[in-house]
Amino acid sequence: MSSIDFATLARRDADDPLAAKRSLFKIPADTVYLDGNSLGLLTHQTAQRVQEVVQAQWGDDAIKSWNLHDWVDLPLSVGNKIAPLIGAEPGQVICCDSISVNLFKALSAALRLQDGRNTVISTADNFPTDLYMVQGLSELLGEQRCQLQLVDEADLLADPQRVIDETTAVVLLTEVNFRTGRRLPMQQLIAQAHAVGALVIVDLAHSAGAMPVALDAWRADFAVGCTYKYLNGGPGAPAFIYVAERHLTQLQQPIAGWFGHAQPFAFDPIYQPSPTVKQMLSGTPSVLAMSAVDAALDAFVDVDLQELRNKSLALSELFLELLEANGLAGSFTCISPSTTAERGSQLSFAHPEAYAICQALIDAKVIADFRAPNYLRVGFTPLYTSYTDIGTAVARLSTIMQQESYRAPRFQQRHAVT
Ligand SMILES: Cc1ncc(COP(=O)(O)O)c(C=O)c1O
Ligand SMILES: Nc1c(O)cccc1C(=O)C[C@H](N)C(=O)O
Repeated sequence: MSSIDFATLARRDADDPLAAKRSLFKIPADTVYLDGNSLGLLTHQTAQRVQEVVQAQWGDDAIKSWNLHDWVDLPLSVGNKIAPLIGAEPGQVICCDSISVNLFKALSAALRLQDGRNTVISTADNFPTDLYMVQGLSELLGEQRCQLQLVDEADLLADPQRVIDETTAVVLLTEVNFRTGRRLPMQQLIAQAHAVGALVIVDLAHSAGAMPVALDAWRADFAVGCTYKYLNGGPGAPAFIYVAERHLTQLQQPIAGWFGHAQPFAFDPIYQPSPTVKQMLSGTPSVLAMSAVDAALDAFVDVDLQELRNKSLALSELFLELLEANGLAGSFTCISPSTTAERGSQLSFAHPEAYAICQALIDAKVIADFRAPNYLRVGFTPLYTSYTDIGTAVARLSTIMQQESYRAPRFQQRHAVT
């Protein structure tokens, strides 16, 4: 038996200013969903909107929809809807492509602005695609123009001035580490990079929609992020890219496509980049997917991001308290920072049987995930995770650990996607 006071948790839910948001989402039956840091849940409005775009727009209005339903403006209108969630004034954010492709564009554009410098600094345990993009660009441009330098996150935090210096062209950092959930002090790191003339690209994959972000105030140069995690845009939903207004006039990105042309429908044989953030577009936007993102973002209307952050941290603190109270804290080594200010919206725990435990949790309808080599990750999405959810998750985990049900052979079997 677990020791969890569900009456107290129900009272916390009743007092939660964000509680009403939960009803906007389709929560899988009897399930505690702690994987919004990988794929956010569907909102009822998104499901309706996709139906409408398919049936009434594509179905009835067909090609007229590009004008009638403003399909052509979706990348910028969705970008402008994301902007306040990441602390950006309008006109600097556009929705398109994937984080990977947007990083390629941002890296190339940033390196062009940095005459004579070629070093791109990133952390060794950044999400791999971020590093692959630098490696790919280095292959294309040659090391004299682009050279990746990997540093340990701990070294960067201990002494940023030693790591970032006058030879650094670009610093590419993910605000919240996907494995550990550690949140970097972006404002301070950006200021330190700027002091030696380096530009900064921020990956907001685990930040946007999970906590306040202040790109303009931080004076970030470029940023990228996805919409399928905390923004609930759907599997493979298009990403976004931010370009600080001060860089727009000299901006040049290499995937120069017709949607980034100053006048796409002039069908000019010579590429003339749009002088706005639209230059970051390449080809035709994915209208169905982007409409889903557009609808999903409505869940954030009237949300105070500081309140969202407070709840995210309260949920993670509750998870830790309940692990402790149920005698589980000793078996799971928390690899996320103990200080809340240094955490994103997830907790990660090392355990030699993390994979099997994660599978047993999923079987018990607690959706968490596993990251190699031996980490169990739980993500908190304040718009739909309740305090009662956390109690239920720990109660189910406690049963799994007491009964050692995770030792069943079926929980050892590895799946392609973890
Ligand atoms: C920090 C980070 N960057 C990038 C990605 C992947 O980006 P995409 O698949 O949109 O290219 C992820 C996760 O999928 C991530 O966690
Ligand atoms: N982007 C993903 C995907 O397309 C399939 C499965 C998982 C993902 C992820 O979100 C991985 C992720 N960025 C992570 O934090 O581990």
